[in-house]
Amino acid sequence: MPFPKKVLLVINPIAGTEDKDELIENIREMSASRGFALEVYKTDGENDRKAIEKIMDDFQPDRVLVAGGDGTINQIADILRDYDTVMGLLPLGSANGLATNLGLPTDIEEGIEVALGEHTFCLDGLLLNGHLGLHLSDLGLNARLVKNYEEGSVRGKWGYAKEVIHTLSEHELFRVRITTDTETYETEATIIIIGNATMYGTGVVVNPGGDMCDGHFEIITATHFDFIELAKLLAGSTELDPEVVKISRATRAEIECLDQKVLFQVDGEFLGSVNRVKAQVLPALLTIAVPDRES
Ligand SMILES: Nc1ncnc2c1ncn2[C@@H]1O[C@H](COP(=O)(O)OP(=O)(O)OP(=O)(O)O)[C@@H](O)[C@H]1O
Repeated sequence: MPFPKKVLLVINPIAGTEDKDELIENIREMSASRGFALEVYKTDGENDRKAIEKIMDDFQPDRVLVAGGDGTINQIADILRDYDTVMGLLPLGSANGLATNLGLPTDIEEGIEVALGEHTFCLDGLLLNGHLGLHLSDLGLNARLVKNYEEGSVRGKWGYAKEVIHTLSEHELFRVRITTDTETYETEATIIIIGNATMYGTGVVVNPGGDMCDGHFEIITATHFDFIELAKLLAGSTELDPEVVKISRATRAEIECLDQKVLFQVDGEFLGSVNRVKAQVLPALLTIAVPDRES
């Protein structure tokens, strides 16, 4: 992939705690020294789709840098799926699941180099009840944690630890029927993960066979409930025990909740309670700038 000639920087001004003006200034300086044309768009959370589509059509950038959290990255990815361009990610804020899975640098200067670099990776998307998912979505336990953390008053590490305990105290098992392109089965579950990627933003691996560019996703069903193991899993200090999970591979699937509605989240965004999830892979949906795997 050649180095970019026209770059659009989309930046969420409220994401993370980093100095956004400094980030924009750094990229402006690089644009002057490396000779690429630059446009900057700051999201407003309301009219972004229309505004970005207009810039894409008029300016036709060959690279779009997205600076924000997972929420921003998913929203912009949903627009860029209709364009032939490369996405460079500049993760801001706390746990960035997609960036962790792609092995992107946490240092912002190194991150800019990678986002503007020549190495790229094709990324499958997942369509989940009409929402675009890029890395890990789930029903049950972790979705409850996402909900509790969003509703909780304490931010950061301590707020997260508090909500892990709260979540486990509320936790319950649920029954589902899972139909994929190759099998149908019914089971009781504590959490069902729909995985394109391998790990959560905390770094905990829940889908060891996940490959974000293989045209498939995995459904990981954990049936066993062990308080300590689940606390460690949610806190990101252990991996999912292969003894207590079933993993099936699919290109499309339907998960029906048989006795109650179940909480659902996509890439860290809580989407409420659902009776069913319809999932479908969207193969090679996006091209993302990544570090050189050889170095
Ligand atoms: N200028 C703005 N003012 C207020 N809200 C905005 C603005 N720009 C974008 N947003 C909103 O910010 C949200 C996305 O924020 P962000 O990128 O931090 O995602 P996130 O879900 O918080 O990510 P993470 O979970 O990784 O922290 C979206 O809901 C979007 O509508």
